[in-house]
Order: sequence, then structure tokens, then C-alpha cells
Amino acid sequence: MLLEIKNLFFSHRSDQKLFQNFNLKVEEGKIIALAGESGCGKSTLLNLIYGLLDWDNGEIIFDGKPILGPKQNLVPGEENMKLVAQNYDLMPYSTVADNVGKFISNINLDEKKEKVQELLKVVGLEEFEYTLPKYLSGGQMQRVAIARSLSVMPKLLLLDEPFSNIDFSRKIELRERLFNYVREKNISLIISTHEIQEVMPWLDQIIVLQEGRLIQNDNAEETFNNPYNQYVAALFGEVNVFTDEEKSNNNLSKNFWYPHEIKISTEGKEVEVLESRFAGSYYWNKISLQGKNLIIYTPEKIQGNLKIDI
Ligand SMILES: Nc1ncnc2c1ncn2[C@@H]1O[C@H](COP(=O)(O)OP(=O)(O)OP(=O)(O)O)[C@@H](O)[C@H]1O
Repeated sequence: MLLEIKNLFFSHRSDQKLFQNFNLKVEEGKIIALAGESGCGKSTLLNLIYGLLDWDNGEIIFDGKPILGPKQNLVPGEENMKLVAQNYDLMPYSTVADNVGKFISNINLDEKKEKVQELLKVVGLEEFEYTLPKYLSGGQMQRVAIARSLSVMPKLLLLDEPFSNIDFSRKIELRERLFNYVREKNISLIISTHEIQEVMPWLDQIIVLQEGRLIQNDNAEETFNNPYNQYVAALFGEVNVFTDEEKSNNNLSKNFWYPHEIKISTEGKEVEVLESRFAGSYYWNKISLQGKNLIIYTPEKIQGNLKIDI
């Protein structure tokens, strides 16, 4: 096991109960998303794993050794682990290349230069090699910090919202190159995100936190298809929720239905279309099933009274 958290208790303040007897095991070589709504404890958990916070009770074991908080370990951080936090901590008077190469040994300068080039390519910053961080955008600085963290070939890389400042088209390129790179180098990755859809295709596992509790820990498909509760389902976007009573009254197989799962059909339950709006690659529709409003996506605009398959 690469990482094991055992019976961890931690709160930022005495009136807060964030992690209460928290347990987690992470195997080597996995790409894992740490998901959950804002404030659920994602950044805190990454900081705990990296040894930046002192916890009240419990253990964090990384690569067979206990992680120590700042009270016991004056220079936080582990040799085989890197954290890219939301502040990127770049050296302001050094170029992008020097920042990326900060942790790479100077013994073989040609090799170092090659490695820096390779990493700049992964994050798409080849043209900014000689630029100083102050001339970079927030998203570019974030990418420099990611490249620097990869330079040491950590066994475990912790990325806190790595795409938060990066625009959509760049994000698509970056995520593919980044995930392929860590996979190729067998670097385990824990990436915190509240945009789970953005990283889904690359994930081995999703860990869902709700107010400091681990409520689901499954592969992406299982988490999507069998969300533990409404909170988990809602991480994937809009969701229609049926109570147990509504589920049995309507003879449904499950409580949570994503909009794309409910289809217009020639036979089925009668519904009234309340709204139908263009949403790009689909129409977003609000329909009423015996007074219960549902959201469904359709390829065409719909109206009037129709039937649905659910
Ligand atoms: N230094 C701190 N002192 C006191 N409370 C804190 C501190 N840092 C975080 N918190 C609180 O702890 C809880 C968890 O915060 P954390 O930043 O870990 O959440 P998060 O899931 O990473 O949120 P986001 O997605 O918005 O980054 C929140 O309620 C937050 O207000």
C-alpha cells in the first residue's frame, strides 16, 4: 500500500469536527480524484497527507514510513511526494525553466535541460522557458508548479484543483498530457476537484468527501452508476431524485436519474413539457411527471404532452 490513513482525527478549530476517525488506503500507480463540494476538506486532506498540518490523533503512513506534522518535522515534505497547492510558490526572480528545474540536480546540465524541456512540453509552456513568473497568468503559473512537481518523479503527486485557473481549450490538452505522463512514469496521483466530469476519463478511482467524511470510494463507473447518495450523484451534474415512496409508486429501478437517462418514447409514462431550451449539444428540458418536475436532455426541442421511458 502506498498510502494509508488510519483513524485520523483533525479539526482546524476547536468548534469544528472535520476528520473524525478517517480511514483511507491508496494503492500504487492509481489516478484518483478527491471530490466533494467546496469546504468538504479536500485541501485539508492533501495538506495532512503532505505533512503540513498537525493532527490530533491517528496515523498517516506513506511508502512504509509515518508522515510527521510540522511540530515533529521542521522541513515539511517527503522525498517521494509532491504537493501542488493553490498558491504556486514560484521563485519570482528565476525564469520558468529555472523554476521547473529547481529540484533537478546540476550534475549533468544537458540532462537537466532535456528534462526541463520535456516537462515544459507536458504543461504546454515551451515558449515561456526564459520568462519570469511575474509575466505569467495565474493558469500559467499553475502549470509551472505542476511541471516542477513532476521533475522529481515523485511516487505520489498531490494536485489541489490543478485546472482551476486554466481555460477550457488549454485544459483539454493539459489534462491529457499530464495524465498520460503520470501513467507512463507510474506516478500515483491524487487530484482534488469539484469538476469531476473534467477528469473522469482518466480516473481509476473517486474518493468522495462530505463534511470530512469519506462517503464513497469506488471506480469512476461505479460511482457514477451507483452514487451512494444525492450529494455524490450531484457531483456529476444535474440529477433527478426520487424518494423511496416516489420510486415505488412509479415502479422505478433506482432513486437517482441523470437527465440523459430519461428518454422520450412512444410508450411509457405521460409527461407535460414545461420548458425546452437550447443548451449547445442538447436541449435542456423541464418536464412534469404527475406534478413532479424532472430535467431531461434531448437532441431536439420538445413541447406538449409526451411519453417517457424511465
Ligand atoms: N486555516 C484554516 N482555519 C480554519 N478553518 C479552515 C482553515 N482552512 C480550512 N478551514 C475550514 O475547513 C473546512 C475544509 O476546508 P478545505 O479548504 O479543506 O475544503 P475544500 O474541500 O478544499 O474546499 P474548496 O473546494 O473550496 O477548496 C472548511 O469549512 C474551511 O472553512
